[in-house]
Amino acid sequence: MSSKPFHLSWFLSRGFGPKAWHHEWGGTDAAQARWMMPDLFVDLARSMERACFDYLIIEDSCNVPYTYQNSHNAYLRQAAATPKLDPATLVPYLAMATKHLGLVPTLSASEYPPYLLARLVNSLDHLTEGRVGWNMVTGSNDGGAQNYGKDKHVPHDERYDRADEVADIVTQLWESWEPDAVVLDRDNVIFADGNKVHPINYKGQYFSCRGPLTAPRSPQGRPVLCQAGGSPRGLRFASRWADTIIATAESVADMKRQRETIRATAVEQGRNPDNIKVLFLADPIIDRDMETARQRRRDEIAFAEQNIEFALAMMSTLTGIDFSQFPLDEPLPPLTSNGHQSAAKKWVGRTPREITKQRANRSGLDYTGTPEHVAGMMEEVMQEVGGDGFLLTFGDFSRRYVAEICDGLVPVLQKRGLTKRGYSYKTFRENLMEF
Ligand SMILES: Cc1cc2nc3c(=O)[nH]c(=O)nc-3n(C[C@H](O)[C@H](O)[C@H](O)COP(=O)(O)O)c2cc1C
Repeated sequence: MSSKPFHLSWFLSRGFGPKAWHHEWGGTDAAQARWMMPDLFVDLARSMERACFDYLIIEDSCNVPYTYQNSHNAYLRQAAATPKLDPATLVPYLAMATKHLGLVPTLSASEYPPYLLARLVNSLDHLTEGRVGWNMVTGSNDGGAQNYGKDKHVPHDERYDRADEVADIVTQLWESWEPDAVVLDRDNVIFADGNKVHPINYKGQYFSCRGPLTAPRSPQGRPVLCQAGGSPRGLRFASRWADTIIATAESVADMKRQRETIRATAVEQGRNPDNIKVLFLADPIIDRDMETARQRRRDEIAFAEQNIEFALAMMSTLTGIDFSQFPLDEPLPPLTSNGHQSAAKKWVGRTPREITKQRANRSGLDYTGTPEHVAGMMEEVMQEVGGDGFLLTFGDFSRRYVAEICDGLVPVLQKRGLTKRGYSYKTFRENLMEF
């Protein structure tokens, strides 16, 4: 039996920031000093389009963290979660370099007022002719909230209650102009028909908004909604709104369970589960033979162990818990997090050192080997899980890594009929929903 095709996307871990800056193949000093220029990301987007990826998602967080050791020093020393430029500013550069690739900036529902967010994404959807999405996150640590006038973050589940309202307002605003509201009748001097443009008059518990939006409905109408919610409340939010859910899993059984839970929750909310594409993080290491690839993975794990401060600092900012307080080789006690609750839950009972090793192999599944080996593994995993694809990631990717994936691994996936060889439709949403 031939395998069902699956989707490919790319998670730009640590957002619009420096990449591979102290790693081999990271480029010249001059190129590294110009990390805030779009060049590397433009090259990535072009390569992804050559390999027919569905979308690139640009991570974001909006503070210089200080959770680890109550200081921002480790974060700045390691370029861990900082510095970062605004992901929305990168989108037009990537759009100009490509024709089909979906582009998904992260915009926090806890930071953006809904009208501003709706307007920004609608503008980007017009500018990209229907290729934009919104990664609808809710934020993770108090430092972020403190940049927006609060002492601490809103409690975890309430953040999702607020985000429900944000999503409701944003999607209503996107549809506040009927598709044929713009008449452009030059003879009778009518630009738009006022009867086809509607205030939304939204009054919720947290927000109110009159509407309509300042601009016509964009090519997708509703740009693609993307979410990653691991906790029960996060999952409910994601299943209600998202067209694509990005997930982490540590085993094939876990992937299968998560996808089934998401699909069942979507059905409970009256949605067709086939309209939610669940993509799982994977960080392949590809080389010409198995041993060379395995050695690269061993080197990466050894480096992560030596440089354990990086992992501890990242874990701290994700959860709001200072991991410098725990001995490295003792199992972690029960943890209470107002940040990424699903991550904190997974770490309980493991030692910080074990978690660091595991994070060096982020997917939990070891996608290491030749292109044939890794493609075969991806095929087997997807057959077992049932869909819908992978979200490739490597926080310190270089142009070499991009070529290994896009020009090494993907041609093998395509030859096996597992991923697409072209884009059938004009918009990101249509291409994502094709299968
Ligand atoms: C693949 C992936 C990408 C994510 N990207 C971001 C991001 O860019 N910014 C952010 O604040 N949170 C990001 N998150 C965090 C989620 O939006 C969510 O807050 C987190 O998974 C915790 O949710 P939970 O508390 O419901 O488990 C990401 C999570 C995953 C799994």
